[in-house]
Amino acid sequence: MIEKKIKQIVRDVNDFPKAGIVFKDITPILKDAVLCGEITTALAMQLSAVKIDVVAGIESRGFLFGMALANLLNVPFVPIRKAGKLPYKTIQQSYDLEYGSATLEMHEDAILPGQHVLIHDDLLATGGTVVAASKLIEKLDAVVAGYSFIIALDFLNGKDRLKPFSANNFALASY
Ligand SMILES: O=P(O)(O)OC[C@H]1O[C@H](OP(=O)(O)OP(=O)(O)O)[C@H](O)[C@@H]1O
Ligand SMILES: Nc1ncnc2[nH]cnc12
Repeated sequence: MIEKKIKQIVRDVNDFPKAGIVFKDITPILKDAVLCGEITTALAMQLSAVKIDVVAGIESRGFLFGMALANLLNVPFVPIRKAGKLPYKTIQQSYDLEYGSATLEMHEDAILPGQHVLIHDDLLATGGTVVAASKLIEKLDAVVAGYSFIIALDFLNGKDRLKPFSANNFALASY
């Protein structure tokens, strides 16, 4: 089962990037080409009933499977980046996460009004990051189609913060 495989391979790193944080390191997944393919397929299968026009992936770890997922679903991919990285005109949203705060940006022409945008990230912790991404999507009058994660840290209750944007929330492995 995919959840078991993910849990076996993801590495816990204590006190990174700050004391008290148990960091879920997904880099061992990336060394396993077969598992990467299985994860991409599993992400797409969870979303089979969801209308998706665009996949938006969040820098940086959300890019890894976000682009692969968009490719498998045959829809465009949009990068949501940390402040100061995108070259064209952007919209911005600041947020807090488990171990700090930051600002996300998206190109103002990245998505069209009314498009259904699936937000992908590697991991859901407090939900601050994907709430900020959701606000960017709604600022452009588009619709949050749902959320897809490889890992969800359920004990941080991030899920509850996503409900006002979309009821579609999928993760392959939960802790
Ligand atoms: O649910 P939250 O509490 O907001 O935390 C989750 C976010 O934190 C991590 O990203 P990080 O900002 O560390 O950046 P990275 O992907 O570039 O490592 C992770 O990839 C998510 O984007
Ligand atoms: N515990 C954690 N491990 C990996 N990425 C994270 N992003 C936020 N919290 C995290």
